[in-house]
Amino acid sequence: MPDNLPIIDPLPYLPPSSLLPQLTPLSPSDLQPSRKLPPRGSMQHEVLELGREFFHRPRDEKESIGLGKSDGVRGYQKLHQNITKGKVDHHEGLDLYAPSPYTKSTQDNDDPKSNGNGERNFKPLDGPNQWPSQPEPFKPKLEQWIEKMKVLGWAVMHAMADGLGMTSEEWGELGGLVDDSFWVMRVIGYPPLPNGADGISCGEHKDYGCLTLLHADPIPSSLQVLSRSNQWINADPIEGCIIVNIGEMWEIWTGGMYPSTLHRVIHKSPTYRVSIPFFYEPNFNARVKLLEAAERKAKEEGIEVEEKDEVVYGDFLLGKVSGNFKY
Ligand SMILES: O=C(O)CCC(=O)C(=O)O
Ligand SMILES: [Fe+2]
Repeated sequence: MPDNLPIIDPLPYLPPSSLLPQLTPLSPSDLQPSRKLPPRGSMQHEVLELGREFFHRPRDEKESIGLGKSDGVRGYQKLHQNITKGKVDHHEGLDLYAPSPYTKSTQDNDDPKSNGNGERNFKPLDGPNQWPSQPEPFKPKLEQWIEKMKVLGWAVMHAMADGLGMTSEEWGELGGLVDDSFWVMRVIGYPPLPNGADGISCGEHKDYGCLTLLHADPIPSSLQVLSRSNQWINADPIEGCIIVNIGEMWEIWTGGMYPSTLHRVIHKSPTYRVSIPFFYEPNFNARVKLLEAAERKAKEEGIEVEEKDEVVYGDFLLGKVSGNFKY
């Protein structure tokens, strides 16, 4: 397996007119890692700029939508509040989730109920999203981005199902586990690591769900992924492309044939970096276990698979998010 990252064209799997009018089409002649910014006025450019503007807002304003004001996972995290494997990360961020899996009505309630003493008032994942009020276009533009990423997530799932040789019935079943995706979108801001620091901006980890669709500033040598031959290689943004990480649910579905990619961020260049990972995840109640199609494919290709324990995605996620932040 070569140590470079494959580039896949999802167009055959996209419903006509869903994505192309607003996203810059792939230009195969220009698929080189680049420092070029997405074209001004494009949606890719706007969402990154809105993220940057938000992170440059006054600290009090950002902290007024801190995680503690909702369910402990939705909202703003200040620098060093995020923890990966027990170590503090060097970034700030804003996390937004699909509507509450318990009571969809609490979602986007502009007046989250307070118990008056500043304590969290919602069980995990049950609170409202906390959208910044400034910059004003932030919410409508990022909501459009979420819709685009949901379409792209579905298309990549479909392409992967075809890649596994699934029958249409099997794809119907798999599709039924992701058709009400309990998605997460993070807008992350990375100040450069302090000079001479031996630090990490975001510690090595696997993403939890199906697929991460990452859009980031075109800054090379920041995001790194561990290749099959155990080398950290750069996953530099390519203009017109979205970086896709495989999450832990695919590792379970394929018995390890499609491993979830370990990745990390070391951001040393002097500019402030914005990234927007969109986590296209299974439905909250989806039961995830080894797929027969993956077993067949592995057998055909002489690959050994290891059946992992079945998980219910929502329970798996709750176990993960509880250790992510320092309050
Ligand atoms: O900022 C990036 O490039 C990656 C962020 C990431 O891996 C994550 O939020 O899970
Ligand atoms: Fe990640």
